[in-house]
Amino acid sequence: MPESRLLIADDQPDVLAALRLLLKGQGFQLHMARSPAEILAAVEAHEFDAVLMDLNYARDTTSGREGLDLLASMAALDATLPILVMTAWGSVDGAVEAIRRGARDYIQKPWDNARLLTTLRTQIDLARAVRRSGKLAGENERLVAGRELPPLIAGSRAMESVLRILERVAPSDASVLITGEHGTGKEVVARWLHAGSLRASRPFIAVNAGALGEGVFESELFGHVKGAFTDARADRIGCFELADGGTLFLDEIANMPAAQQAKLLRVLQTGELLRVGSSKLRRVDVRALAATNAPLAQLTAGGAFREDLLYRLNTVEIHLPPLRERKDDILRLAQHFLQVRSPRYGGKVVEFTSEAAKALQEHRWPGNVRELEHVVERALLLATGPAIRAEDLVLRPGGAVERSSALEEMTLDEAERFLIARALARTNNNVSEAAQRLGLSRSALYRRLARHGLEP
Ligand SMILES: Nc1ncnc2c1ncn2[C@@H]1O[C@H](COP(=O)(O)OP(=O)(O)OP(=O)(O)O)[C@@H](O)[C@H]1O
Repeated sequence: MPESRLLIADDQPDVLAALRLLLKGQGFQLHMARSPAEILAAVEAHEFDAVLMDLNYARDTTSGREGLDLLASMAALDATLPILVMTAWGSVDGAVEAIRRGARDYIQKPWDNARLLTTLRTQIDLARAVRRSGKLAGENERLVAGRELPPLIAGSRAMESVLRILERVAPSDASVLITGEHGTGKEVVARWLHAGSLRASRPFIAVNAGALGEGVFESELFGHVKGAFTDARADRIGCFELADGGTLFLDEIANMPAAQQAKLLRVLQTGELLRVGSSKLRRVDVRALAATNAPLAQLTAGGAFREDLLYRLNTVEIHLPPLRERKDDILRLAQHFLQVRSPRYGGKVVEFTSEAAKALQEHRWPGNVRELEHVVERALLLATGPAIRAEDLVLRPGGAVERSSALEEMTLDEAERFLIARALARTNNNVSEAAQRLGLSRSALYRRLARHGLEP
């Protein structure tokens, strides 16, 4: 592990001295700053893995304004730089405000040495993963054309080989078969493969190939012309043509019936298709990515999946290990989901207690990353203080948390808050649309938002 470059900033020399003593010999290369101006100059001149800074500087010692204003300037210089703020004991408001403005976490003075080190390391790991991801995306930035790439958090040993293959095969035109249990991130990986390819500026089209009934399969994938069947009132472009020049992600391929497999194979082999009801051959140039959570090798042995189609699809295979086999990533992912989701629930919850962290580590996660995402979101709702406690996680030994039963255990008030937050999340914070989904008027929704302390 290379040394982490850390900027520590405080206007009190004794604080800097104490930090230096603590961090020396812990794998950090330290830089110091004593004023906001020095902090900015340092961030401009060097690349850091993290900044640990006090919020109060001599000119304005109590409100923390100077430190707060600095956060925006620093984020403008480097949005991926993790900033941890130090606040005086009891001034949680300042810390919450700092986190709203982009700080990743906060440390209260006097600090607890062990917690400070863990917090720092977690944030540094997290930022490294994000930056590594960003690099891959950055290479294609001009081409990505504004499409937002979901974060791919992968700092564990078990994910190293995944990242390696991903970086290697993304730019090639190879078809990739992505395997792994439900919720392990197969679609995220598919999006990264696309973003890292020369096709990144072209469309990425995802289709659940295993869920298309006999009647719609062809029309969905290859399109149809007006009048092809009773409901075909207009021409329709299928997924293959939509993905022309880009990438087609075929999810759940193991569930495809034999007849559909044959049709898919033909188009993949020839690059030509017929819209339903048309006799005009159309050429498409599509990179196929496919995903399955079923052991395809066994299926082909049993005859349920065509071997020739499998060979077409799995020039390269990427296997995503279940979350229980990448325990090192559990907390990283949990912290990430906490950071992303917390603002929707008022932004007051900023960390996990150590018992909660332990419970997360020990759970078996049968629903993998998706389950973890749900558990964190639910815990955010149940948490009453700044930290998520073990009991807020409601982990059932071995079992996934069912959304419906989670609702059943809530009070009416909790359920209302949950459903409102959920509607906002699903509509990208569009209040009108969320109100409509909830069957409320806009003003009724605003009243409830205020009552529950939620922010759109
Ligand atoms: N490494 C990761 N970093 C961050 N978020 C992740 C990661 N892996 C998965 N997620 C998130 O977890 C959720 C499930 O991921 P995704 O849909 O890619 O899984 P999947 O394997 O395709 O699931 P399924 O088999 O059920 O279709 C998504 O919200 C995704 O953004």
